[in-house]
Amino acid sequence: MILELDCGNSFIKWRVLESSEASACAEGIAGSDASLIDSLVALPDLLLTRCRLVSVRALEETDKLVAALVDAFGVTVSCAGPEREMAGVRNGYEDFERLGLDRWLAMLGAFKLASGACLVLDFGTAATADFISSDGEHLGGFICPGMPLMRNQLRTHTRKIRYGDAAAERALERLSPGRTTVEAVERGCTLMLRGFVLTQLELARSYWGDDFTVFLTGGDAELVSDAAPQAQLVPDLIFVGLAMACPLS
Ligand SMILES: Nc1ncnc2c1ncn2[C@@H]1O[C@H](COP(=O)(O)OP(=O)(O)O)[C@@H](O)[C@H]1O
Ligand SMILES: CC(C)(COP(=O)(O)O)[C@@H](O)C(=O)NCCC(=O)O
Ligand SMILES: [K+]
Repeated sequence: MILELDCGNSFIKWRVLESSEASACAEGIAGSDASLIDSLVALPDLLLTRCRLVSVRALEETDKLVAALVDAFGVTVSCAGPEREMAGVRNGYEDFERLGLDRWLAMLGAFKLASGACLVLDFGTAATADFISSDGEHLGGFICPGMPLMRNQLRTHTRKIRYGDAAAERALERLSPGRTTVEAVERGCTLMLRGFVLTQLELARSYWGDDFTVFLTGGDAELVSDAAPQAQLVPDLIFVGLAMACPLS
């Protein structure tokens, strides 16, 4: 069995595959290394042989997680690393090693699925956009605060914006102007992200007309999907790229 991990700034997304070609037989989201290991240990009949992961965390943090996995399961762990070029996609950063590895893998996955120009939008801790032309050239991208960062900045830097998770979830049932603080903030931040989506779509259209595929991924992708009805919602896009970057043969 293969363990796949996508270590973002907020959460570790994980899944277990029977083999490289199979679909996931278990999956989840963990808030810490310890809770990841607890969830895995709780799986019946888990027999991990390999693990591949991508991390945007600090090297020491990633190393600590790898050591914990080796310790708990005795697996060999391969980590996706930066590349100038792979699977027909050319990294467009001036310094290719600085491009976030989650963005890179999502791009590899998107270009494979689209076989043409694509716009990749990822809504995690940060919101990111990346542009890949039909010949695989990465034109670059944009990074801005995602939903968790926007709401936390408001909570941290104001005196009177305080509310709980349950109220936040209820507030997003509609997007009409808010009549409570929680509604005003949650809906306001959601509209900011939708505005981001619309701007990226406009730019993509200016490059490629209508001849491009839009991919939405990340934990908050569904919040913005109305703004891009033509987009493909692919929650596991990073895992598609991870399998390409870390083949297990
Ligand atoms: N089932 C879920 N568990 C945890 N977070 C979720 C879930 N569904 C949506 N989210 C939201 O996804 C966001 C985090 O997205 P994610 O892609 O995991 O970020 P990152 O890769 O930066 O860790 C948070 O705003 C969180 O509220
Ligand atoms: C932009 C990101 C913070 C997004 O991380 P995430 O929201 O997925 O946790 C991450 O891809 C990153 O740390 N990138 C390095 C900087 C860059 O891509 O330019
Ligand atoms: K991510």
